[in-house]
Amino acid sequence: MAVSSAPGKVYLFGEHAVVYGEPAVPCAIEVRARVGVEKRADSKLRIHAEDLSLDGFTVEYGGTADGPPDVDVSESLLTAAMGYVDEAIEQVRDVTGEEDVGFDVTIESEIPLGAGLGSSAAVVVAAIDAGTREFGTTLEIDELAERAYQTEYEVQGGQASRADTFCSATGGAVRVEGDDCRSIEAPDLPIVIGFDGGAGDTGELVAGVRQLREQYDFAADTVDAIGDIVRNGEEALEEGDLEELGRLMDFNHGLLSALGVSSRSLDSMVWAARDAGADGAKLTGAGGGGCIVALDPTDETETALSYTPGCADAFRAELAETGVKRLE
Ligand SMILES: Nc1ncnc2c1ncn2[C@@H]1O[C@H](COP(=O)(O)OP(=O)(O)O)[C@@H](O)[C@H]1O
Ligand SMILES: C[C@@](O)(CCOP(=O)(O)O)CC(=O)O
Ligand SMILES: [Mg+2]
Repeated sequence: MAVSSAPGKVYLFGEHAVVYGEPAVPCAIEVRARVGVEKRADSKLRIHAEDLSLDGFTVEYGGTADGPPDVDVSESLLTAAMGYVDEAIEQVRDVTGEEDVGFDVTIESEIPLGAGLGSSAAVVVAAIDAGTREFGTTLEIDELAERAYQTEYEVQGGQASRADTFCSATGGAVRVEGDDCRSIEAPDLPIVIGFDGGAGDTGELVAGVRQLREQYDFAADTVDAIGDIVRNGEEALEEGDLEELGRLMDFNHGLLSALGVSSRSLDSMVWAARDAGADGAKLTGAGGGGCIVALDPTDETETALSYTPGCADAFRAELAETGVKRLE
């Protein structure tokens, strides 16, 4: 069996606009998904997802062509467990040429699902890495990131950027603009996360922004304006200017709200952080529900969030210097 882990991330700037070629700056954080892959004697795919329901569950089936497997969990959980993992396994087959081999895949993750912390990218990066290593092939990080991107692109119906997957594969802070992906220097940022306990549907939210952008000039201008904020943000990051970074994150959140991807609980958490004296706060990832990211070197924001109605969890996150980790 081969086991790999990969980190989640927050977007300091640029989600959604990155889908249309604007730059974005995500930053990997120390919450990880760990995926074990072992080849089987038969051609079945068995997915054991520890964290998809209270006690986790296991599905075993002959592949998507077989139709949905017969297990006692909701269809949305099943689709959730299978979509990204199925596609990641396709990538493993493509790399190794092993068309007919079955796999046991075990997923354990500390990353809340659909909450903007990049659980999908982390699961896909770790699954492709472990799956290929199970056959003795260790992919270069760039190829791993590219294949993980292809996986997200397929599952999200042709709408994805390289930001999440590149960040999860390489770790640290990265800058992504179209297919230009690079690591950048970042100071040790005082990142605080607020989580409303909910989730958003990435595919649906991305489709909503696309439609708005086609229908209204203001929305196309908003996407361009997010690009400007990201460019300013890169300068502030280089200078280690926390106050300016925070101000720009506030602007970025306002523009994401204008594009319709915030929510009442995300807005409440953003305002609680600002009121507590955070340098800035914004939603992270696709939105609709899930997490906000704030910058605050003091304990005030974390404390304020823990008393905010609608906030289910508040915690400090460390930058993950390392992306994929090859564990076994
Ligand atoms: N622990 C896990 N086990 C299996 N699949 C997972 C796990 N974590 C995430 N996923 C997959 O990723 C999807 C969530 O991805 P997405 O909507 O992009 O949100 P995010 O990447 O922000 O968490 C889940 O619906 C599921 O398909
Ligand atoms: C909205 C988007 O920019 C980021 C989505 O991030 P997440 O899956 O919600 O963590 C989509 C993408 O870049 O593929
Ligand atoms: Mg995702």
